[in-house]
Amino acid sequence: MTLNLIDLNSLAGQLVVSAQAYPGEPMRDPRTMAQVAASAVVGGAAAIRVQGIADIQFTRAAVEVPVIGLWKDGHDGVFITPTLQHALSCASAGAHIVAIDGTRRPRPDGLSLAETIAGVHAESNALVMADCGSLDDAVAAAAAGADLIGTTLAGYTGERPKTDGPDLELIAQISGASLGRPLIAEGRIHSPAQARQALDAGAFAVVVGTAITHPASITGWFKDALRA
Ligand SMILES: CC(=O)N[C@H](C=O)[C@@H](O)[C@H](O)[C@H](O)COP(=O)(O)O
Repeated sequence: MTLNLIDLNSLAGQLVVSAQAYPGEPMRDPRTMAQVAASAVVGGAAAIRVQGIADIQFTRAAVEVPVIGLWKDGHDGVFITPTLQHALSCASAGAHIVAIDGTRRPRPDGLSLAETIAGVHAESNALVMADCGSLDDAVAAAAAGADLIGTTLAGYTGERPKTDGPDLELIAQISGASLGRPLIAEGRIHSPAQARQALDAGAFAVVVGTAITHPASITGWFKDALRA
């Protein structure tokens, strides 16, 4: 068991930066992601979110702030840290917080969300962030023992529309439900103004990924804007 204890209060009102490169992309290298993560910390990120065991290990070595780790396996259905074994691997790699699929969908290992979270708590010191796609997910995840609730999967599970920017309505709904867990706004926060709106809608902290750490997407946004 590793000592991975963090103070969640350090994240209150703060920016978390997600550094992820996708399979086949030029930046898909744990050293690169750790350097991107360290650069984000220089800019003020209070925590980092990274994908993959090696990325978690390299990022832990590169930054002093808390690391949210996940393991994406596939890209359909339940793919964000889908099983307890994936979650425990993230914790062993050094994740202070393990982000897992926090939806109500069946999980590939047949465990319930509550059993998965209990397994992480029993076998590691990591906290669990439940990546949710709806208010019903968030309510269920809180009841299942999640330490943090994320809106990560809003717009990706069919329960919510895929809004252009953050799903502020969902953030307000979950915040209003007073679930007693820090609410992390994540997903399509593409500008500082939207990050502010997410906090104002009731989020405890805000995760920004693509708009800070994915040059291919950002370049595409600019290129599109130049089209006649
Ligand atoms: C749905 C899904 O697979 N989300 C992933 C979760 O880790 C990442 O691909 C996102 O980049 C991350 O959630 C941050 O969101 P955005 O990049 O929109 O700021």
